[in-house]
Amino acid sequence: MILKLEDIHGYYGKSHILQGISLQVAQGEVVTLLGRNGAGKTTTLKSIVGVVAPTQGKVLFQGDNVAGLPPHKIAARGVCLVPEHRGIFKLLTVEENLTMAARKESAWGLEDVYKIFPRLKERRKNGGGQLSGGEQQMLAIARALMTHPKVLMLDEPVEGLAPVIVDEIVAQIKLIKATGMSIILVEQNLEVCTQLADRHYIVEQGRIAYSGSNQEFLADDGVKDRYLGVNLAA
Ligand SMILES: Nc1ncnc2c1ncn2[C@@H]1O[C@H](COP(=O)(O)OP(=O)(O)OP(=O)(O)O)[C@@H](O)[C@H]1O
Repeated sequence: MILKLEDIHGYYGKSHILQGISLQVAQGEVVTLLGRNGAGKTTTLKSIVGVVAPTQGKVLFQGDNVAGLPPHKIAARGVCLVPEHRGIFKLLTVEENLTMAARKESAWGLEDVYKIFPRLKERRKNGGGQLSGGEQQMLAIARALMTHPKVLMLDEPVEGLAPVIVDEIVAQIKLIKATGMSIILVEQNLEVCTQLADRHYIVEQGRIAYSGSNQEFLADDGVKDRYLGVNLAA
């Protein structure tokens, strides 16, 4: 297992948000965190990168407990979160955004990311602020790759995007997966999740309420009703 969470607890002030999250990600695996709004999915990702320091439990990355380390130390080990609001530099060009993020030891160079994101190559001289929402999302993922992650975490990467752009980003995430990247995906779009993932976890009130393989999940309509409040038959 490249990443393993054991009984993680986390608070915002006095609110006990994460109430014992345990999950694991194997090398090269894509797992999702599903669940209703406010269930604790984003907070789980933040607890992995150290932005919300766990008060209890372990975050084992390649066997080392990184819980309690400052975020920059965890990032330097190769755990990378692409946050929901993208955080790209609007006044820098696409290429400047990418080269800024590059690390010397990275296996990912500009041409490697341009191969996955040809639109970014076309727009490399444009400012980050001139990109469409979908292109900004692509740039955020591409920038994360330039940091040489070993685990990539994507928080709602297709939220608010048009279906054709969603398809494009799904295809790009598949290409990234094909390189052997381990990925945790938080996403409300179930179709996207089931196209990409090997396994799913459902988070409910700060706990893991369900886990199963993609096949198990697809075959179990009850689970979607119970935990997600969706009716796939509709
Ligand atoms: N910065 C914060 N300060 C205080 N409470 C917060 C903060 N961020 C989130 N929360 C609360 O923590 C709980 C879990 O939020 P979290 O963002 O992890 O949920 P989520 O499952 O990712 O759902 P969403 O899809 O709505 O982001 C919610 O009740 C939320 O209101």
